[in-house]
Amino acid sequence: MTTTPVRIAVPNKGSLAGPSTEMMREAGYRQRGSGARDLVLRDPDNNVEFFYLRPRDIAVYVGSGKVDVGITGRDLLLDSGASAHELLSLGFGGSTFRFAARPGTAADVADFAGLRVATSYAGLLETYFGERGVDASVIRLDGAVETAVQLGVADVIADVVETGTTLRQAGLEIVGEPILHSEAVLISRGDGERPPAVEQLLRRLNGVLVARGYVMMDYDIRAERVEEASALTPGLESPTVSPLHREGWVAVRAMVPRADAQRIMDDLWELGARAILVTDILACRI
Ligand SMILES: Nc1ncnc2c1ncn2[C@@H]1O[C@H](COP(=O)(O)OP(=O)(O)OP(=O)(O)O)[C@@H](O)[C@H]1O
Ligand SMILES: O=P(O)(O)OC[C@H]1O[C@H](OP(=O)(O)OP(=O)(O)O)[C@H](O)[C@@H]1O
Ligand SMILES: [Mg+2]
Repeated sequence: MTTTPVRIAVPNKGSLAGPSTEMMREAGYRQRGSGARDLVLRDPDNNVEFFYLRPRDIAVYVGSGKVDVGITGRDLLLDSGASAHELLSLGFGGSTFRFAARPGTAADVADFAGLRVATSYAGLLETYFGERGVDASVIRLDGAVETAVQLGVADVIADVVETGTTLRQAGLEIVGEPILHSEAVLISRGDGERPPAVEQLLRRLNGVLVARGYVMMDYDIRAERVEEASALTPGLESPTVSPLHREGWVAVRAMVPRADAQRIMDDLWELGARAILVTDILACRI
């Protein structure tokens, strides 16, 4: 039985576009080639259809129910006010959303009363000010908002900060705490039962996240130290322990977080483990 293809929206431009396509490809889906400008791409083998859209618009399409799921930034989702919610954090496109101003303008959001705040995330900012009762005016701009202060259109800006280079170059400094920590997220509309192709997408993307975040670790150790070693490498369920031909020794295999691999190898070595090997996980279903 053939069912209607599931519609997936992927950013067509900007910071999230490349990593999103790369992640979908790693999850085994067909994607447009680099430089290709297709706006729609069918992947009949997986019963899905990809729509390449502006990340800012993706929440609107998903919220309308015309597209089943999509990738966008958490900040863009909140800014849109669309009735869509996060299904999965995707581990790329990380940024903070922050206020900045010339030194001496304001020490904190509480000092913003009567000031003009420029942003291309007006929805997000109006909600933020509304919730805190801040009486500042929001100036809606499309981009390059850092320049608004220099040109006298605004006193403060609220914008995406990744490295902080753009702010510094514009002679601005951060004011107050981050408004939001953002990253790329998979979003959908309903809470109801999900179509099988969406469940499959979620399993595959989770698999990619685990393959990126974990490595496989193998080592040999004397049997009497295996409990201590297992405490260092508990794996997801529990480590695999196999007998070795050499009496009194066992081989252990477990997944460990990629970021901790070197420290764990040092600790295992101290315990007497030898032949410690680390290998990449190409793909997985957990
Ligand atoms: N350095 C960055 N600059 C802008 N957005 C970033 C950055 N790093 C991550 N992001 C995220 O990317 C999303 C914005 O993507 P969008 O395509 O709208 O803008 P962009 O990457 O600035 O591209 P452009 O301005 O060229 O259209 C947001 O979710 C934002 O948090
Ligand atoms: O902290 P940084 O590493 O400097 O990155 C953040 C800057 O990058 C983005 O600008 P972009 O180049 O997308 O231009 P835009 O403002 O016109 O969207 C964003 O709007 C900030 O200006
Ligand atoms: Mg931008």
